[in-house]
Amino acid sequence: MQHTEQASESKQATERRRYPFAGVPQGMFHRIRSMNLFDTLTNQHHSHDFNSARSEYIRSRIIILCTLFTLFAPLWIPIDYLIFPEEQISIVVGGRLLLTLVLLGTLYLSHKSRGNLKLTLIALKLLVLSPAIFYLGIMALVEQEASQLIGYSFIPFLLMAFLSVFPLTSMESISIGIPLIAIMILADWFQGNLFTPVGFHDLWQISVLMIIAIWANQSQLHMLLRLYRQATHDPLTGLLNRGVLMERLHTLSKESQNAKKPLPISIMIMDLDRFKRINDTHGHLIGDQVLKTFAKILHAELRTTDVVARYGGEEFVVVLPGTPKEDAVQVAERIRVHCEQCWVSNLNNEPVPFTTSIGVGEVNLQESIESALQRIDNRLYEAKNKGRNCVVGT
Ligand SMILES: Nc1nc2c(ncn2[C@@H]2O[C@H](COP(=O)(O)OP(=O)(O)OP(=O)(O)O)[C@@H](O)[C@H]2O)c(=O)[nH]1
Repeated sequence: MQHTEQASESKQATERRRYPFAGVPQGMFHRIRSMNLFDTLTNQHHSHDFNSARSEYIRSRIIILCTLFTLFAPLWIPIDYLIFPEEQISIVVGGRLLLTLVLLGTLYLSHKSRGNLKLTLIALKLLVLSPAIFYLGIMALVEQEASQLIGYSFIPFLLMAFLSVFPLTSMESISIGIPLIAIMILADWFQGNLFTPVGFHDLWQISVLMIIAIWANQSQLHMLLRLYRQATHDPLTGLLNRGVLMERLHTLSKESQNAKKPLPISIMIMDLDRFKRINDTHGHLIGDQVLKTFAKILHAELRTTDVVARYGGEEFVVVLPGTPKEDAVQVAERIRVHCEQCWVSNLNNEPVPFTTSIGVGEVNLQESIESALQRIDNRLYEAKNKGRNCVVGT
């Protein structure tokens, strides 16, 4: 492999491609993305790890609220005896007992849904919508006005307010908030209040509460995303940090060991060549610029399913699940060539080229992740000894 220590020569430098935005989508889409709008709209772009962490956060709140609701649903029965006529009380009490059973089921479901966002969101819908349906049933059955029924007219507003304690995406908030408003409209219709000032007043109040709840959900989700990113990503390059990489590697290796037909897992360990010299010659700011550009090259050359991490200073590790070593060597060679063709500009606007050496290997199912990394790191060491700017896969 060609060694490029003289890469700063002007002829070679002009052949290199300036690389300011590699792999990063530009224009309006990128600007909207960087505002995190998509991240708080749906969970489509959230990682599996983040979904598990968020589901735990939501689950812990469901358990507290559901325990309170489960206790209060039957505890209200004595008050029902005071406000409902005798002929209706058995239906009301029956409804309350049914609601208590559904809430107990919700509590059970939320205990079972550890780390499972889908199940947790089902539990949340049950927690909010089952008391709302109970309220609707009561409004349909009884002749008294909601305002005369102590503790009842309050229910939809209370449920909407409780919604605000969860970190939800806009779509998740809407998928619970809209049915709650629909239930309220139906209840007003049963009460004959739909097109009256009372009905409009109810609709106005619950809509305002829903907007506040969505806002609170978004703020919590945004905060959670930020904290999660800080804990799992390298702030300079935006790549995963070493801790997350090791966790993912162990998970992937376990999955592969348990699979009937294990998929290959390849690993690339990369190190920027003579990086100290770049720092010493052009300063740490330019060194940082090289690290960021290298991260963008990795983004451009790798699949979204690959795990890309900054392992240490100028050392990076990529895990390619489902990729045999021969294919991984080709990917590594592509990355090496891509680096060779790029540069960043120093403060005098002169090109600063950089290259990388790469060790590649496949995880052997019998060995530990640590020894696989050690074996592949030895290949990187070999690449350095061969003169740098090359890939060693055997
Ligand atoms: N700018 C910058 N430099 C860093 C960062 N992290 C580590 N470094 C520097 O990276 C350099 C790594 O140098 P060495 O380990 O000697 O390796 P090298 O100069 O790349 O030489 P070879 O690996 O043998 O090609 C050190 O000077 C570190 O200070 C960082 O976040 N930013």
